[in-house]
Amino acid sequence: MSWSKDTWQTISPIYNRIIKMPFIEELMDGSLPLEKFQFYMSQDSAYLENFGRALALIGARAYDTQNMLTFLQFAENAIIVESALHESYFKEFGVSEKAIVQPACHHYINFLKSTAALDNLEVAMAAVLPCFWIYKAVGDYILENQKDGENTYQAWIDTYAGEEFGEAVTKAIQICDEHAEKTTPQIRARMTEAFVTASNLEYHFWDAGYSLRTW
Ligand SMILES: Cc1ncc(CO)c(N)n1
Repeated sequence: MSWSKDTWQTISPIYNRIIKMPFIEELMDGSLPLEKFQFYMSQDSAYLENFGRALALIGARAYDTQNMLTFLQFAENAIIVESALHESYFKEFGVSEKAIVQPACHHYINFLKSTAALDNLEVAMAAVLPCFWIYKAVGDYILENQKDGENTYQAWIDTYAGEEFGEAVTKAIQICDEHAEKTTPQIRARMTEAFVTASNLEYHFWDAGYSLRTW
């Protein structure tokens, strides 16, 4: 079995917990209180900026120019999505500028940046993969299971269930599998560990949004 399939199985309990979270269920039926979405958005803006920095760092460390280009494009896209948040959602949902980075977001972005800077390249690539894969899976899940009718949060859902994001996710998975195949069992195990950690941090990011957890 490929590293990615195997690893997705490992985190499937985490994924199954994520799709049952009140944050996701209420996002799906549009009943999520605005205050929780605003908190999430303000944190996600900081997240995306730093996710972009981690991706650019991985791009700089890539073994060849093809993967370098791919990760630099991922980084560019994270910045584009971050500015889209500012241009549309921030105004539409009344999110104020530059929020303080709260614990769950702080933990996640520092995990990503330190892994991207200091860990093996393969491990760094695995650490950022749940950011792609879990969002795609959650976006698809919501799109398939939501009821007909207006949903305040539809634009958010469409971003992650969309085809363009789907292509990036497929590419990110493929690159991780190629690197997992060529590396040592020890590094491969650390790739899995980083993937599990990032998946747990995704859970906590939404959980913090729902409970408005601050310092
Ligand atoms: C916390 C988090 N993880 C992943 C994504 C998708 O890139 C996002 N926007 N926010």
